[in-house]
Amino acid sequence: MEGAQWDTLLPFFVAGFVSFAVFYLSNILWLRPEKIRNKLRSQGIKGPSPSLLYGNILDMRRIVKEEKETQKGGSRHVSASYTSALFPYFITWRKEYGPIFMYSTGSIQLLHVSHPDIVKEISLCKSLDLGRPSYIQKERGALFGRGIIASNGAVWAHQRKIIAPEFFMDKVKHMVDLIVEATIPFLESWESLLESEGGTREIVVDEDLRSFSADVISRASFGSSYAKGEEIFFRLRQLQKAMSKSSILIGIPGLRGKYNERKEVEGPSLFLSSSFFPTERGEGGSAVGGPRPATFPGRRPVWWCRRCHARRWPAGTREEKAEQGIGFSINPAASRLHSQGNRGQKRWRRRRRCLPCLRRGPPDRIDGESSDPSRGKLTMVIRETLRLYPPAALLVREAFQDMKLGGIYIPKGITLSVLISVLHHDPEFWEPDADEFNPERFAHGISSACKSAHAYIPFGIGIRTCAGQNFAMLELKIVLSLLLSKFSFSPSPKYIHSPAFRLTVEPEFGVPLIVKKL
Ligand code: HEM
Repeated sequence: MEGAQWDTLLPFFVAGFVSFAVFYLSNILWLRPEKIRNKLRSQGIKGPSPSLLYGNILDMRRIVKEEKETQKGGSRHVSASYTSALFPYFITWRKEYGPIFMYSTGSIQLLHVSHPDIVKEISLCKSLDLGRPSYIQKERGALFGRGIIASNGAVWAHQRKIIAPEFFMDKVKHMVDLIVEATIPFLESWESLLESEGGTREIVVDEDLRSFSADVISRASFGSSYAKGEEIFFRLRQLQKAMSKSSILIGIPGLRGKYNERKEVEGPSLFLSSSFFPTERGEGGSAVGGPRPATFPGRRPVWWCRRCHARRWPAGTREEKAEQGIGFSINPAASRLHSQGNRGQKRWRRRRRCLPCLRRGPPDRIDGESSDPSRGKLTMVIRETLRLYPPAALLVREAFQDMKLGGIYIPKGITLSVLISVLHHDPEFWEPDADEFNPERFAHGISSACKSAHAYIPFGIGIRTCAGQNFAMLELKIVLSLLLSKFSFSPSPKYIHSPAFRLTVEPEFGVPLIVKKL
């Protein structure tokens, strides 16, 4: 009898399960993304039509294939931008839909926003509701784990609070010896290699530079040389290679990891309490970052952040503001300290934080260009290299709540994507020679090289900006200066210019150089 009842109920169970599965999948793959798309369409934002399972992935593949065939037909030339080779679909869609358009990869709905105005809005947004997309943790969890790069919310804030101060300039300055110590064995290995070959030989430099970089990180983090942590770095590299092969990003929203939660950070002990952030107009009413405000034309920025180069514009005097009908407001904490005279003002300067990168401490004053940290020739060369070939190609942020950015209503669940190289080459913000290697453009700093501070972002933006940028710049300067003092370099005829996207952009076939001992 029991068996007969079971036989009767089974078809109902199966039908229930099947209809639940159909509803669940159609919700994930179509209904939810379509709801987001409709919200964007209603604001006049367009984009290529997606297919049910793959979104626009098939279009992307087709455009990449077409681009490769066009390149095969024409003569091979070294382009100063990797955008057309690696992301030709963005170029096609930008031409068709403008700088802001939507597209999708499977169930992930993205909004391409490679425009300095939106980039500025993202960099000013301090909310934890805008964070790293959940698909990064799901698909690259093996590489990033629960670390600072992939996590969000309170978990991220806690890690950033611990890690970021270790890379502030004051700390990084003391790491010079450590970097030099790592450079010496590297130089010696090349010297002995060259000696055995009569002073000149071809070296494929990639692996050696990678090992050097791993050695520096090893010494800085564990106090021991790379040899001891070799296995870890080897495995990380293997993981990076394996992950870069899976280019299709089909994320299943709703399966967000527990370390990706979006808890608001509470209490003064955590990093992101609102008091850390000046208002958009800044303390004392001055505007922070971004282009010169229209309100007081002709003024020079009064300071810029030593770390992220955000600029603060003069607020205008009380009289000027009164003339223009702007209410004069001052941050009460600043006002209290200012009323204590010079000592109070000094304390205030030490205390305040740069809004985009959270660096605490006095910013660089702009007196003429004398405090411009980009004056060094080596810095100019590094900046220009990072402009032409930014290693991190895309900046991505997911909106965990509905929000408004730069006049656009951003629905919850959408991923914003900024293609850095597009901004770095935009003729609207750079001189006409934007596609050429010209370090001199940075002779007077980033502010003079490009018309918008948010058109140069190799280290990212806002509260998620690269925590290790001071360290990276220092390491590059030290290793380059030591290498150039010992060797001369010229490109090998075997070099094939073929940038490849392997989570970061790197030369597909390595960089063979003819190295000569000086
Ligand atoms: C030239 C070298 C480097 C470049 C171009 C670079 C670039 C970037 C970019 C674009 C981001 C994402 C920022 C965003 O989403 O807005 C990032 C994040 C990050 N970088 Fe770097 N980076 C470099 C070297 C380093 C080094 C040497 C370290 C550490 C020693 C480091 C540590 C980090 C960390 C911890 C984050 C995550 C920050 C967060 O999510 O809060 N980076 N980097």
